[in-house]
Amino acid sequence: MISVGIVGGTGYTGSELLRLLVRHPCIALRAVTSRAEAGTAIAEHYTALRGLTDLSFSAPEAARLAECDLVFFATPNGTAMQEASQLLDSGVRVIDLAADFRLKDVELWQRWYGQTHAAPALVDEAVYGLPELNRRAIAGARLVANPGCYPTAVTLGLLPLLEAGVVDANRVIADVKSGVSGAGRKASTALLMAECGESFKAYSVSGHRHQPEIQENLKRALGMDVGLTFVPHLLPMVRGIEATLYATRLQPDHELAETDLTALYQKRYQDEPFVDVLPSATSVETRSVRGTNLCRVAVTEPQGAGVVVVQSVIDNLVKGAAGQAVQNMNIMFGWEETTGLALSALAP
Ligand SMILES: NC(=O)C1=CN([C@@H]2O[C@H](COP(=O)(O)OP(=O)(O)OC[C@H]3O[C@@H](n4cnc5c(N)ncnc54)[C@H](OP(=O)(O)O)[C@@H]3O)[C@@H](O)[C@H]2O)C=CC1
Ligand SMILES: CC(=O)N[C@@H](CCC(=O)OP(=O)(O)O)C(=O)O
Repeated sequence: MISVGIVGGTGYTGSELLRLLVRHPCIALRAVTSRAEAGTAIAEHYTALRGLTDLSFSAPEAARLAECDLVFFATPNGTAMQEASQLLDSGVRVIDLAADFRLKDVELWQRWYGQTHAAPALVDEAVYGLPELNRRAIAGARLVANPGCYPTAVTLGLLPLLEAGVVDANRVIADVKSGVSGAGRKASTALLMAECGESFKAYSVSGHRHQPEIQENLKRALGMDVGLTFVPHLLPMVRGIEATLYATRLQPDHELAETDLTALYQKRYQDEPFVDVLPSATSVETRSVRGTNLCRVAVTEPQGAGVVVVQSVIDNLVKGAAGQAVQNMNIMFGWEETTGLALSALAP
C-alpha cells in the first residue's frame, strides 16, 4: 500500500482521479489539495463520494505532500514545474496531468505555453506517459508527463498506420472534437451553456499547443517528422473526444484491403488492455467510452479511394487524463496495469 497525494482535487481531472482512487486497492489517499476548499470534507463537496473517503481538502503544503510516495498534479500548466524538484528530492514520485514536462524542447514549450520553464533540468528525465508508446520507460520513472487529451486520441489513432508505413506521413489531417470539460472547471464566458450550447465551432485553427506534442509523439515512434494538420473543435457535450483522422495511401492500388487495415490495428494493439479495435464499418461513439479508460478505434478506406479514415474516441477525463494517470501509476509501481480501471461505460 502506498500513500498518494492529489494537488488540485476540485478540478475536473482531480475529481476524476478521486473517483478512481477511492476504490484502488493498492493506495491510500493522504492529501488532496484545494486552496479554495481547504478544510471542506471531500464527501461534502462531492456527494457522490459520500461513504468512500473521510478526508478533507487541505492547502497544498509541501511538507504534507512530501510524506506521500506519489503525488498527482491535476493543476493548471506551470504549477507542477514549481514543486516537482523538491518532491523528487524527498523521494516522492510525480505524475503531472498538465503539460509542464510533455515537450522535450524547452524553447518550443515556452513559446506554446507563454511562460518561462521553472525546471528545465527535469525535462530530460521526465517520461512521456503514453503506455502504448513508452511502457518500459514509464516503469522506471520518477517523473511522468501524462499526455494531453487530444494527443492521446490522435496518437493512438495514427500509430499503427504510420508505423506500418502505408500512408503518406507528410500529410496527415486530424479533425478532432472535444466536450467542454476539456477546458477545465474554471469559469469562462465562452463555456457558458448559452454560448456553446446548440452550437459547434473549430478553434485555434491557426495553431494549438497540442500540435507539437502530437508531432513529438509520432517522431518518437517513427524516428521521422510527420506533417500534421490538427484542428480542434468544441462540441456542446460534457465528456468525450472524437478524432477523425485522414491519411493518403502511399500506393492506392495496393492489395491491402480494409480488413487488412483492421488486422493491422488489431495486431498493433493485441496486448493493449485499453485500446479496442472495432470492425471497419463501425461508427465509433464517444458514449461507448464515457467514464472508461478505453480508446476505441476503427479504420476504413471509403470507396477504396486511397484515403484512409480512422475514428478514435476517448473520454478526455479518463484515458485523456485521470485514467491514464492511474494506468501510469500501476506501471510505475509494478501492479497489474488494469488495477482500479475495470470501468463500464456510462451509456446512454
Ligand atoms: N480537462 C481535461 O479534459 C484535461 C485536462 N488536462 C490538464 O490537467 C490539468 C488540470 O485540468 P482540469 O482538472 O481540467 O483543471 P481545473 O481548472 O478543472 O482544476 C484545476 C485544479 O487545480 C487547483 N489549482 C489551480 N491553481 C493552482 C495552484 N497554483 N496551485 C495548486 N493548485 C491549483 C484548483 O483548485 P484551487 O484553485 O482551489 O487550489 C483545481 O482543483 C490542466 O493542466 C489541464 O490542462 C489534461 C488532459 C485533459
Ligand atoms: C475543449 C478544450 O478547451 N480543450 C482544451 C484542452 C486542454 C488540455 O487539457 O490541454 P493541456 O493539458 O495541454 O493544457 C484546450 O483546447 O485548451
